Amino acid sequence: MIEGGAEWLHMDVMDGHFVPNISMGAPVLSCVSRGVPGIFMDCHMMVAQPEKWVNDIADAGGSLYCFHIEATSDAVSLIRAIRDRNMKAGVAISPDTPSTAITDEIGAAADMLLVMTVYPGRGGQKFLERCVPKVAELRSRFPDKDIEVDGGVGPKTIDACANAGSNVIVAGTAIFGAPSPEDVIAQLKATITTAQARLPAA
Ligand SMILES: O=C(CO)[C@@H](O)[C@H](O)COP(=O)(O)O
Repeated sequence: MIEGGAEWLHMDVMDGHFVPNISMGAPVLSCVSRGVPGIFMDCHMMVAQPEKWVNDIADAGGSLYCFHIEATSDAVSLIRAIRDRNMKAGVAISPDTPSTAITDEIGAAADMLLVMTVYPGRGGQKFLERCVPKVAELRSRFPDKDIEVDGGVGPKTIDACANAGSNVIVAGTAIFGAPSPEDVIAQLKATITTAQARLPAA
């Protein structure tokens, strides 16, 4: 995990593009940042024009700005703009986008690559197994990058993600719907740690 444990928080930022009438943005992030000083906010930008929000998210305390490659025509310039605001840069792909959309140039410039295993929008969707080979393909091209998987990840699907080379897991329903969230977190972490130890050194 990038920053480890409860210090790291995945925030879904939305402008109504993926899920009509639902938006969450910088004001919420500012509250979290003030309430939990030092928290690492991994901001998943499910927005139509990711270029528009870099300054707002940086000012709100965002630590990592992860945009969808489908939503921009110049990913490398956007990564530069994110870095200029002292945030890490992430690049996300939706289920129907091939991993090759993340070119060697884009992948090398980014800090984190996010493979969505559900359609961007709502929690509680079914894990799309067919997206897993994209994780393996990205891991083979980018051995030293953080590779995040998001959507439908839990005790039943973590093995596939971990074995494909993901080292950053987003889990909502599996944790918040569990009788013992701590146990689920511990299991997900242990599975990733074990699989990472098996990977050849980057
Ligand atoms: O961004 C998304 C969905 O768009 C995810 O962050 C989900 O919200 C994770 O929830 P679960 O799939 O784990 O319930």
